[in-house]
Amino acid sequence: MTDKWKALREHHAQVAGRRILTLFDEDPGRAAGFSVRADGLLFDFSKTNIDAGGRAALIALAEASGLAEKRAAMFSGKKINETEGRAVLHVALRAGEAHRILVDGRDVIPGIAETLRRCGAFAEAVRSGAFTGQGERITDVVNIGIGGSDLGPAMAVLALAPYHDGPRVHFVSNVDGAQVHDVLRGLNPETTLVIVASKTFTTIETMTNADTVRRWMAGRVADPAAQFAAVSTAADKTAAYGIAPERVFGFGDWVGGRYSVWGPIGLALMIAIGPERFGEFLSGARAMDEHFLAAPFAANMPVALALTGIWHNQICGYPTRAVLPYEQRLSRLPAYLQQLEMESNGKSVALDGSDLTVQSGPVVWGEPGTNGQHAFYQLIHQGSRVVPCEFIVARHGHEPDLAHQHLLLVANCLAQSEALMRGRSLEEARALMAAKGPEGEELERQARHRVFPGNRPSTTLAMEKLTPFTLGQVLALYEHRVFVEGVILGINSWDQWGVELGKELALALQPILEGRESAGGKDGSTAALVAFLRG
Ligand SMILES: O=P(O)(O)OC[C@H]1O[C@H](O)[C@H](O)[C@@H](O)[C@@H]1O
Repeated sequence: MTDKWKALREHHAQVAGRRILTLFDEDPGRAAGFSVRADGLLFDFSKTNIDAGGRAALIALAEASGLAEKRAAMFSGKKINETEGRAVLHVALRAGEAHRILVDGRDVIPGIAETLRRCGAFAEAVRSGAFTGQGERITDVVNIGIGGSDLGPAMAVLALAPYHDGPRVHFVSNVDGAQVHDVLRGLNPETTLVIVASKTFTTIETMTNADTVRRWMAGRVADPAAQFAAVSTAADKTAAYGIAPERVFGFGDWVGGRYSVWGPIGLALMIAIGPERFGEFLSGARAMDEHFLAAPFAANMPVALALTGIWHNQICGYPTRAVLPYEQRLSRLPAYLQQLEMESNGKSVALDGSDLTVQSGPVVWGEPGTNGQHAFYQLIHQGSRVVPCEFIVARHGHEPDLAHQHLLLVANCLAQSEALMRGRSLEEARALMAAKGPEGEELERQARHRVFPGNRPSTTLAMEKLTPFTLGQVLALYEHRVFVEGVILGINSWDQWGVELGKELALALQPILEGRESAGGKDGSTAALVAFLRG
């Protein structure tokens, strides 16, 4: 453990248990001092136990980790994904044509621009009815993909529903046939466009679902392949699958699946909202990239979000964090962030192969408010574990005639972070109960159940309105947060070897479940479950 980590731990030991509220008494300017603004976004981390000394120690840790150099290395196309020998260039997908980024001596920007133009033209053709497959105008699009080839576009299509003016868009990800069955029910094969989205074009769930949908289509249309498009890095495999090259949209292996919504994996979103709105989505991300590159660490939003995360997880030892969007249309954001954060930073081996000496990245979970308030907030307020909460809220909704509901939503969001910090003391609970009647021991007993310990940290990310631009900003903010935390932990955020073992074992279990091979050699539990579940 380096001196910087030790310094932070020592600082934490001195301030642990201090009431966050007292920090506001000591520093009336705290709300402004412990928040960061960027292009209309406000990130407030003042309701945490981070003080000026803590922030300085966190920034010193970030500086010592080589963050500035590593950030430059990522943006310039260096192969920072060391276990796979790849560059990490999702930022290139939104950089714009004025840039030049070399990978293996070749500028990747012209290829990206060309693919974006092709995607835009195809999306427009589908939206306008110029693309008809084999006869009629497309009414429905089915995106088949999983993980990064599903969560990004599925989350964003939902988030940007007010801008949705293209055909209906559906998503099939799970190998559970129930999902594809339910999605296809009610769709007309003659007016359905299928996008097979898979970076590798080998993912078993996606290829199985693609086969199922192709069979469904073949029952009704003469040439199903004419209504299939593909998004992949593997042009040979899409061709072998029979998808015509003019409907194949490629990207480089330097875009990780969970970072790929900005390129052709976003095709379903582009068809839903149109290329122009998709361009605004990219502009929002680009604005956050520029902020991340230019702002000093103390005023840098992704750095502030990351350092708050490091403080809560690795220093305070809180093992999870909740993402709580007060925005129903962001209901898939927690799932998206689960992949982004946990697949990137859920690793306990450092880049040099040694064991990490601190905790790996946290468990990320969440649900939109106010729904969560009526479900799991009980534990957040009164459970014995502290859960740092990340609230997300917009000043305006998209429904002017329902502005009173939006106001109630905002009030609830602010009330929760206030309640978490403030809590309710035993004395306050006693006074509350005394007014209701009970006395003596009964009053005491009842009061104890109504105590809120408070002093529970939260952050709030506030925006004007959830638009394509602000969604782009928010997603890029979280991407860079993951990057900064990964650099500080000294891990490779870009691979995902931890998903491989289960895939291999699933393949081996198929013949056993079919009864073609014996379960001998399996552990007793697995063998018994096979016996119960087989055919
Ligand atoms: O896009 P694909 O190659 O089909 O991959 C889909 C997903 O599956 C993998 O198992 C990875 O864990 C994910 O990072 C990836 O997004």
